[in-house]
Amino acid sequence: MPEIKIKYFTEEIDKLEYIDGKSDWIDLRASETITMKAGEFKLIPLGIAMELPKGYEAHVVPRSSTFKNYGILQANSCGIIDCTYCGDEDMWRMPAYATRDVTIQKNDRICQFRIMENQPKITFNQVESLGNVSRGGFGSTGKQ
Ligand SMILES: O=c1ccn([C@H]2C[C@H](O)[C@@H](COP(=O)(O)OP(=O)(O)OP(=O)(O)O)O2)c(=O)[nH]1
Repeated sequence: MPEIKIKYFTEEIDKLEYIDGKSDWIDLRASETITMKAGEFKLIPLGIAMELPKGYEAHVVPRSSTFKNYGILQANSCGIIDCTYCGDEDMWRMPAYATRDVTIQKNDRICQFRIMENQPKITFNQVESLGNVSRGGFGSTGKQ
């Protein structure tokens, strides 16, 4: 795996760290202090941009403790960072919905990411019947 070029938009957040043997997901930090009211939506700046390796994307999700600590939900559930999102203005952000009034301090760890290989190229072949045994549709397991 090649090295990943990373740009920091501020010196006031800690550098990203790959912690071997613990979790290979890498924590991301708020790069500004953000105050939110209950019911408010904000894009929280994460203070970094990267050139991901060709053929890879990054998946960003909240940390397990994020809701407990801050009462925020990641509005898109999982953020997908494309490898074309690699210019000097392409800062990563976390879309966040606040369920209570909260202040997130600059440098707080609020989400985490890992890189994933892009899925293989897909073409779709329209058919009348898939020719397989049906499971009975969504939510039918265990029901008579
Ligand atoms: O949680 C996220 C999700 C996306 N992005 C950035 C990286 C991604 O490559 C870009 C575009 O995201 P996506 O393609 O998922 O969103 P879109 O709404 O389809 O955006 P666009 O029309 O800007 O391509 O926004 C983030 O910083 N955080």
